[in-house]
Amino acid sequence: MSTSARKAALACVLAVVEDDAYANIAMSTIVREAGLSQRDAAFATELAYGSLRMSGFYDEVISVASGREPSSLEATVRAVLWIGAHQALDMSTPPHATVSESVDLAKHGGAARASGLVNAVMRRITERTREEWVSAVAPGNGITDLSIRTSHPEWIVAELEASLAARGRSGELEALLDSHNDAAAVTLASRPGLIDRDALASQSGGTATEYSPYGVVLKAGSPGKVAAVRDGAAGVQDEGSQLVAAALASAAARPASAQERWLDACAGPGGKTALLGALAAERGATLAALELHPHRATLVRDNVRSLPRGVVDVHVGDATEWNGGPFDRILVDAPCTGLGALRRRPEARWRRSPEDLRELTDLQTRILAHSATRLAPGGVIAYVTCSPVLAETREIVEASGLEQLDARAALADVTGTGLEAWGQGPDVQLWTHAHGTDSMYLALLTAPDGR
Ligand SMILES: C[S@@+](CC[C@H](N)C(=O)[O-])C[C@H]1O[C@@H](n2cnc3c(N)ncnc32)[C@H](O)[C@@H]1O
Repeated sequence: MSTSARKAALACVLAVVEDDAYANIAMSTIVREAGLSQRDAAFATELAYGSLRMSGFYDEVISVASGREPSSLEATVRAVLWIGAHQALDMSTPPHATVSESVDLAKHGGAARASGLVNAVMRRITERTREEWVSAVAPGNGITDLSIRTSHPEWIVAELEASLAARGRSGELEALLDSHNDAAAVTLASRPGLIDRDALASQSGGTATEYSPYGVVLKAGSPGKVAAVRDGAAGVQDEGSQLVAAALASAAARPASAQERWLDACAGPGGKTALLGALAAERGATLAALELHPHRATLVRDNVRSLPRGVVDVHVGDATEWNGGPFDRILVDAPCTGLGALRRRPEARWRRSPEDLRELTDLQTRILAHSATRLAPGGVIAYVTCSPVLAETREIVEASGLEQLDARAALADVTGTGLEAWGQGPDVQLWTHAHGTDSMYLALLTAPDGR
């Protein structure tokens, strides 16, 4: 592969670690400015994302191979070594090529003075296979070794372990952690009434998702090249996100009004709003979409631009105090740590902290409590996060005083599966390693006295 692809990967990694950039945004700018071919862009993306994801493991390897603390290395040198380690240990690049390409990258990437060091360290790294390095630096089954070999911060491993245990899935921790290190396929959602799933599959060359009746997994190519995505008849959306939105539409509510009113309380950027809006249109309902940040409300408007007029109404406002309604169905897709979508954001695991969790749980509690005041008698709230962490899922729901409906029944209805496919209930935790979706959480809630 070309030097310019490796330089693009290095620029992306450095943008993330030095400037706090998001990898996907940095990479798309770098690819455009460097004019990379599709093939080189894919290679650069794999190198950069893989290096960022696995940097915890690669740091341990570099530490042994260099005899130095990786954090003491210049950022460019450390990034060149991550990229080299990724080529050698994950992409099966032959040792000789990996060493010379790493030295070349150091020379052309602004770390020429360290090319001797890069050469020596990469020679040592390429003397062992990935399995041999795992045996050397993290062979055990404790949290520390798991965290090193799957490249996750220890606090995240502990949170995921607790959540799996609460769902009777204690033996699945390593499979879950490994699933965050595989790149996610791009999934599209067809919006009912605008395009049906089969038409989207044939137009995009994709295949039907396993569970969602709206989803299509793209096999190759960019979603921007699919006409239905450009037209707003379909959007890029994880299958788990499709399922939780569809479950709310399908939940057994007892609405007072013939024409139901729905609310999406945390709507930006509007992926779920678009699917819910399409389902609302089919059922003669309307959907209010609320978003705190004006720029994200703009994204919601863009996402729903192709839905029939008058169905979705976008508002800028704060879900802890906004007084619209009452509503028969409310989606609270709460701001969360996003630890259920780690496979999509290579840098996210290193950016989050336990302090974020404390702040978010307070906000989640307040949004859910206020949303409950906007609920019509007999109405249903779907409380959703793209995180399986207990503190921001089950514990928020249990503390809310709201009554849980069986979310498994709604998912079974949407997907045509049995209840047992969705765990012990009444809430549902989707898992990346088990369902192939982001690890989304869903609880369906109603006022305790059926108010
Ligand atoms: C998890 S995201 C929602 C994703 C969205 N449902 C989708 O599928 O595209 C949470 C959203 O809530 C918004 N938000 C945060 N605090 C809010 C608040 N107090 N009121 C309303 N929206 C809020 C964030 O800006 C963010 O856009």
